[in-house]
Amino acid sequence: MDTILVVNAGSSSVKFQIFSVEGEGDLRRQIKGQIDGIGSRPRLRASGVRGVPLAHRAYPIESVSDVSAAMGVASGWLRDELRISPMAVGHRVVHGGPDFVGPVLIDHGIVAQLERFVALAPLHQPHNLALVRSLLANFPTLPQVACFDTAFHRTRDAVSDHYAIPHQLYAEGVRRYGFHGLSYEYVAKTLPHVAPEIAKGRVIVAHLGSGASMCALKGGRSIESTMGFTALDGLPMGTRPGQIDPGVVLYLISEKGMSPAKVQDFLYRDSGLKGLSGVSNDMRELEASEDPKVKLAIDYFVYRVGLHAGMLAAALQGLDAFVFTAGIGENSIRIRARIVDQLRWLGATLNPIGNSRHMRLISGSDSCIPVYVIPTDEELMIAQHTLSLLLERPSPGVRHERAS
Ligand SMILES: Nc1ncnc2c1ncn2[C@@H]1O[C@H](COP(=O)(O)OP(=O)(O)O)[C@@H](O)[C@H]1O
Ligand SMILES: CC(=O)OP(=O)(O)O
Ligand SMILES: [Mg+2]
Repeated sequence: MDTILVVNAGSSSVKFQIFSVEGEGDLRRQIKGQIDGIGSRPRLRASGVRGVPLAHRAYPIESVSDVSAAMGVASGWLRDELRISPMAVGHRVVHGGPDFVGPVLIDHGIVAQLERFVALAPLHQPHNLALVRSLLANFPTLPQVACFDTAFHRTRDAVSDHYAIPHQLYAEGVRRYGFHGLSYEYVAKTLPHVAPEIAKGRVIVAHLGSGASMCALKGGRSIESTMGFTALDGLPMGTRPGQIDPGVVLYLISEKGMSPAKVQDFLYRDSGLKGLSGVSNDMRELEASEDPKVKLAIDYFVYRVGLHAGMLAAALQGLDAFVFTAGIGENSIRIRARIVDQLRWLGATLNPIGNSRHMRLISGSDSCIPVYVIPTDEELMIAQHTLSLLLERPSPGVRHERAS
């Protein structure tokens, strides 16, 4: 059976899926798995066709202390226990810079070009490329495809992707990129199946995970999003602060004597929900805590999501729907309820029962805007792009019936 392996290294998780290629090039999901809770409670969970459990293992935090260790555990399990040998591998590569506007077949030259963006995505790009290099070395004939978080946002207008700095820097690539593009692409391609009446309208998608951002879709196209030059900007996240006055960075360097490397670590690993709560980066642990600092961290998260939703509604000049996705967006009943409450000025109301049951539509019958929960599937997007590139054909829309 021809299979495609897809690897998605996030900031607190490593997700992987294996798809078989059937018939005229249809994808059928065979295995779906992830190691999540990296840095808090590492767990490997995997299931087979029709959700049959294949693995559910907890690991000591010290044995899966970072994404690199998690990738080692996941690839070891796939290689040694499942003995998979895919015909191709699709990778999520977080930063494609100004030049990569779509999926690309990887070779050493592409890797060298992508190395240039490690400094712009230090939490992700090194792990994305480490696996690529390892496979290039050990399986030089194995086709590998890079699919970029940034590509989906490359359709935006100039006014949306500039900073107010001299053009020379823009020309060098200092611009607002936007991330989670594979997730937003999946949601944009899913909306015609889920909510055809608003699929081409003005939609805000909230990808709330350990990495968190929001995107304004108009006609299924990204016109604005909260992350920028790097995945530090915008919303507060598990370990990242989101939008922060650059004067704070200057203060840390000039008044606190921190080196650029220390500041980078501080902003990528020790800020956000973790920094503000002093307890955890993981919303599950925060929701279980009574600590007053945790309450502030959650209040701050909800408040800033509401503020950025207002900004994106302004970019859209109105709003036809709001969509939750990713770890917190798909799973946290309380956070969704609090964020919908922040959108009441837009006429949004919640159906508490639908929310508590994680239904697809969670807004009230009197809501001016429908509020959806659409589980994302970055890995399916990557598999489709990978197959399309291998077959040299345009990437299709999301076909739900095939990927079981
Ligand atoms: N049941 C849940 N309730 C609340 N938050 C959850 C739940 N499950 C996952 N999360 C949150 O989702 C985050 C992971 O989001 P996800 O998008 O899967 O990962 P990543 O950001 O690493 O790509 C976790 O850090 C956790 O805070
Ligand atoms: C770009 C980003 O923050 O990705 P993730 O949410 O997977 O950490
Ligand atoms: Mg992610």
